[in-house]
Amino acid sequence: MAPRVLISDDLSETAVQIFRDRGIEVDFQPKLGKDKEKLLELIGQYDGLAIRSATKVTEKVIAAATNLKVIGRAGIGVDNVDIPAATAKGIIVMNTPFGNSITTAEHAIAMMFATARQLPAADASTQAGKWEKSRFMGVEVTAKTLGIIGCGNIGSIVAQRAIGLSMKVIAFDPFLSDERAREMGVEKVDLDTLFRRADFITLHTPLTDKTRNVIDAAAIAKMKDGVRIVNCARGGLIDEQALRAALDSGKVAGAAVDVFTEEPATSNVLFGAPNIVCTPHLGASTTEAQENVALQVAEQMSEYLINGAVQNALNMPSITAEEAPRLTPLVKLAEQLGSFAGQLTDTDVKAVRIEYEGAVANMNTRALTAAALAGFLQPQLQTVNMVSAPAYAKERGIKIEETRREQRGAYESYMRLTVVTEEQERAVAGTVFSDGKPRIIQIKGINLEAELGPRMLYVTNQDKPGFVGRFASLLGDSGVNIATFSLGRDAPGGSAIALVEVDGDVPASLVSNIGTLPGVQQVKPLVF
Ligand SMILES: NC(=O)C1=CN([C@@H]2O[C@H](COP(=O)(O)OP(=O)(O)OC[C@H]3O[C@@H](n4cnc5c(N)ncnc54)[C@H](O)[C@@H]3O)[C@@H](O)[C@H]2O)C=CC1
Ligand SMILES: O=C(O)CCC(=O)C(=O)O
Repeated sequence: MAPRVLISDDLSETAVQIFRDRGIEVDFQPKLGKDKEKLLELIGQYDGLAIRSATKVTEKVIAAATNLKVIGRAGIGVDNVDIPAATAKGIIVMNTPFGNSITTAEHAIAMMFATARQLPAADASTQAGKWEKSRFMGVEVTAKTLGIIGCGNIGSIVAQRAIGLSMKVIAFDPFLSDERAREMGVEKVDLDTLFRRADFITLHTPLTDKTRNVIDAAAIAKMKDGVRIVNCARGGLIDEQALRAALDSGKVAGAAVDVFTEEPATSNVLFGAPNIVCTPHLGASTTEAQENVALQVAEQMSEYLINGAVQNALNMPSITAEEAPRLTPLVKLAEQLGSFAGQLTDTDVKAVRIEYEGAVANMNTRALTAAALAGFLQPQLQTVNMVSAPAYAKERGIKIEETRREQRGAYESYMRLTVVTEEQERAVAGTVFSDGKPRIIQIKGINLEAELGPRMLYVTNQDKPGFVGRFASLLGDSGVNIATFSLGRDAPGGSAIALVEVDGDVPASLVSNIGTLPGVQQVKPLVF
């Protein structure tokens, strides 16, 4: 069945076309995101959800999203998505980190000019027939200092534009390297210096615990008298009450605000303040940006739903479209190794060690480790997948060790997963043959070669003549057909392993009867 996608915000029609061209069924309901009840009612039908900022993907929505595999944000900020809840449910959350950056930077520059020259108020007054020429005395931006808080994608475009306007640009960003600052022609400063020196301040950080209220009354007190402030990033970066007071007192000469603590902002303490310019979260609203983000989100979501390629996900390592086909059999192998080990592990797990050898060591091992962990945890947590598994493992205190060795041994690629418990270490290893099918090639150090089918029987026994005959007879007498039979042992008369694919279910009584055969140590039915 074709995957189904819901677009619940006002995205460009380009997205609809891309989904359809890729054979994905798409429902375009641009106002649905604002109708919380209806969204809850419908979301269970969809594999994908494409949104902008109006749809709030809360824990409740995620709980109701029984089929959802991917949430695509046509834009940058994902603060309207409960990412931990999505991750726990194995849903990928992706965004389009660059599609609207130029547009948003241009809006910040436009807002800077709007406040420098009081354009909206001058426009309203002129159209009201007042011709108040002396009321609207402005300031030049040339030779003024612009302080940028957050110099990432958008902040750096703002910096470039501002330098083009002959401004001096200073920036505070804890992750901005000296080299990058030099390249951009920006002076890196600490936050207090920025407050002290800037004539204009513009914000371009995400909203986090560290950036919330980064501009509050105390920060404003450190600023130059007559400073102008622009916020085209997120509401919550500025303490709106404090800004209102500073605009009223004249300490801040003007502010231009695109984003608010509560949106839609139909009333706000800043409304009506002197020299305030407000826009309704228009930063990304240009035809070009909306085309870019719609196209990108639809392509990314389609790639994931159809081919398993992961790009720009916030809760999962990327898998490019080129590597997806090469990685798929290795992902399957990793899941099988994990699942094999998971089904044989009952006690508390301290660590899972995954070794990659040969060609696989140069591949996307983060994705493979995530797949192995998903397979490992699935016997206990049915709904876990590659997205949620690393978080679940961490939550359970399971240490993950990953080692890579490029040098190949007998196989082109070799993967070994070892589970470390209080009592023992149990390792299982595998490879992918040239037919693209995964094979188990080693269990607890014993070599064998087995392709895993949907139902398997795993038996460990002491290597003794007669075992295979008795074992096969027991299965035959119970009407259980053997599909494949793989045997391995460490030494003649030593420890032996049988890994057998069977065509039907293995009744519990048969499992106990096998357990009574001479020399048998362990019998375990496994499902894959
Ligand atoms: N108004 C609108 O319509 C739009 C708003 N945005 C918002 O703009 C913001 C920036 O977006 P991008 O530049 O694409 O993000 P980005 O991730 O490229 O850049 C953010 C920068 O903030 C820095 N940062 C993080 N914590 C910081 C702190 N405590 N102090 C100073 N800097 C800090 C990071 O190091 C990074 O360089 C986001 O919040 C995004 O949601 C983005 C697009 C449209
Ligand atoms: O989609 C929009 O209009 C808002 C864009 C935005 O805020 C973002 O991309 O972070």
